[in-house]
Amino acid sequence: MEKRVLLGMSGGTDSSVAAMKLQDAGYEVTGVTLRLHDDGGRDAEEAARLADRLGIEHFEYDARKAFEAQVVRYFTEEYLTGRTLVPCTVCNNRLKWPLLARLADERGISCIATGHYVRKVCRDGRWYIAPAADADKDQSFFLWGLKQGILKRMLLPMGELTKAEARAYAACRGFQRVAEKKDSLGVCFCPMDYRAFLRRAVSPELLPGKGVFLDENGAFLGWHEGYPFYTVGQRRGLGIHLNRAVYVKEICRERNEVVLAPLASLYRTEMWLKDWNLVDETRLLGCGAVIVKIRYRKQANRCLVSRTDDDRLHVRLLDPLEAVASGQAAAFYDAEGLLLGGGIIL
Ligand SMILES: Nc1ncnc2c1ncn2[C@@H]1O[C@H](COP(=O)(O)OP(=O)(O)OP(=O)(O)O)[C@@H](O)[C@H]1O
Repeated sequence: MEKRVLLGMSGGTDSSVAAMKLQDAGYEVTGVTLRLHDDGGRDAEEAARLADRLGIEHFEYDARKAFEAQVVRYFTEEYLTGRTLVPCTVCNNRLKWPLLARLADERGISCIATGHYVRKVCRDGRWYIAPAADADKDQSFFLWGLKQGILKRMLLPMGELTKAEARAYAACRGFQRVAEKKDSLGVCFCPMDYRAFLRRAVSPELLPGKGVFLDENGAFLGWHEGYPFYTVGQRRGLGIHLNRAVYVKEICRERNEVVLAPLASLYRTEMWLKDWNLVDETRLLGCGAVIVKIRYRKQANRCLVSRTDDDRLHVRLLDPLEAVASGQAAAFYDAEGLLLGGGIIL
C-alpha cells in the first residue's frame, strides 16, 4: 500500500502531533498550511518550522479568496438575513477537506489527514465518522457534510488520543512548545465575538440600526442594536434588564424586531433541514434510535427523520429541543455514535 499523506497543518498542537503520529505509522507526510484569513502568516511559519524539524515537506496555500467567498461572506450574509451560521461546519465540509483532497490529487498523494479529534469506521462498505476517544474534544459534529470520496481517504491520527495524551506525547518527543500551545478558541476569523466582527466587516449602511425587543404578544420591551447582533436562544448580553429571565425566541428581519420569551417558549418538536448529506439513507429515514445534535456540546435528542416532497428532511423531535436557530447545523448519530449525516436548519 502506498504510504503518502497530505496533512493540514495549522501550527497548533493537534496537527503537529498528528504529523508525528503519521510518521510513526510509517507515512511519508507532506504538510500544507492553508492561509484562510489575514493572520500575518504566523500559522504557516509555525507549521513550516515544525515540518523542518520533523524532516517533512511543507507548503503554504493561499485560500483566502475561497475562504472569504465560501465562509466569511456566507456567515455575514446569514446574520444579515437573521439566521445563525456555524462557520466551522461550512469550512470543513465545503472548503478545507475538499481542498486538501484537491491538493493531494495534484501531487499524486492518496491519503489526506488533519488533527481533528474524530475516528472513522467502515460498515457495509461505507465509511462513517465516529466520535473521538476523547469525548470532550470530539469534533464529529462539524463533519456531517463529507462525502464518501473524502471519507475513504481520510487518516485521523488524533481520534484515539485525549488532548492530555497529545500534549504529553509532544513533550516526550522534545517538542515542548507544541505541547504547551493554547487551544484555539471559537471561530478562527472572529475568535472572541462575532458582533465586533460584523461591525468591522459589514458596511454601516447594510446594518439595520436600532430596533425593538418585543414580548411574545407583541408588546414593546426595549430597544436593541439591530437584529444581526442577536441569536435565537441567546440570553446573555441582550442589554435589557427585566425582572425575569428571557431568551431570544424569534428574529424578524423585515421589521428589525427581536422577540424575547421565557425558555419554556423556545422548545420545538420539529424542524426541517436543507442542504443535507447522508451516508446511507436506509440507516436514518424512518429509523428509531436516531440522535440529533444541533450544538457542538452537551445536547443529544432522540428524533424520527423523513424526507419531504420538496426534498427537505423533516425531523420530529421526540424530546423537545430549545433554541433551534435557523441557519445552524443538525447532525445525526446512531445508537453506536456513528455520524449518519446532517443538514442546515431552515
Ligand atoms: N489553516 C489551516 N491549514 C491547514 N490545516 C488546517 C488549518 N486550520 C485547521 N487545519 C486542520 O484542521 C484541523 C482542525 O482544526 P481546528 O482549528 O478545528 O482544530 P484545532 O484543535 O485548533 O487544531 P490544531 O491544534 O491543529 O490547531 C487541524 O488539526 C488541522 O489539521
